[in-house]
Amino acid sequence: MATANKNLSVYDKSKIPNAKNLRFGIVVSQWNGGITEALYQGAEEALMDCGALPENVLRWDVPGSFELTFGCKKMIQTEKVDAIVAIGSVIRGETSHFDFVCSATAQGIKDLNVAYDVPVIFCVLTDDNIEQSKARSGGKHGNKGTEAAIAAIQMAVLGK
Ligand SMILES: Nc1c(NC[C@H](O)[C@H](O)[C@H](O)CO)[nH]c(=O)[nH]c1=O
Ligand SMILES: CC(=O)[C@@H](O)COP(=O)(O)O
Repeated sequence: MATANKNLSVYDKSKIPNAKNLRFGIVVSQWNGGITEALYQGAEEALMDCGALPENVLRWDVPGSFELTFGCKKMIQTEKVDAIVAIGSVIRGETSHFDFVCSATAQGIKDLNVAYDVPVIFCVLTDDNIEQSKARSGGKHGNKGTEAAIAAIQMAVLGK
């Protein structure tokens, strides 16, 4: 189902485990900061709405989406977290760099899920233009950060 056919912010709270005893990491890329901050807000609000405590949500920032893999790895190695949300916004430019950044980031986060026992949620928008990014970070299609936070809760419980 394409994003256009669902709202990323909609979830049934009655079907989401309470997050009060869970600890979360959120690693945020600074590229396209207006978008990634909106994604972060969506994720943080959803975690709190589902019972997470403010002191149990740890935020780290990295320069760009390519650095999300390293940042999440270091968080897994040095912090006790039950799940991590990796937040980025990649917007296509003039060259093929977009393809390399998106592929490397997706593969890197996938590799972390294989190598470690901490679920890392892929909250990286890969858009052709800023309008698509805005629509998915609190716009007409909802907020992917919200969706990612719900996935983080579900995967944290599954992983225990
Ligand atoms: N163009 C975008 C980037 N590019 C930067 C890379 O992510 C990386 O920081 C750089 O190549 C140094 O290693 N990053 C994004 O997150 N979004 C973009 O649109
Ligand atoms: C995703 C990118 O790296 C891209 O925004 C960079 O822009 P350009 O391809 O025009 O250098």
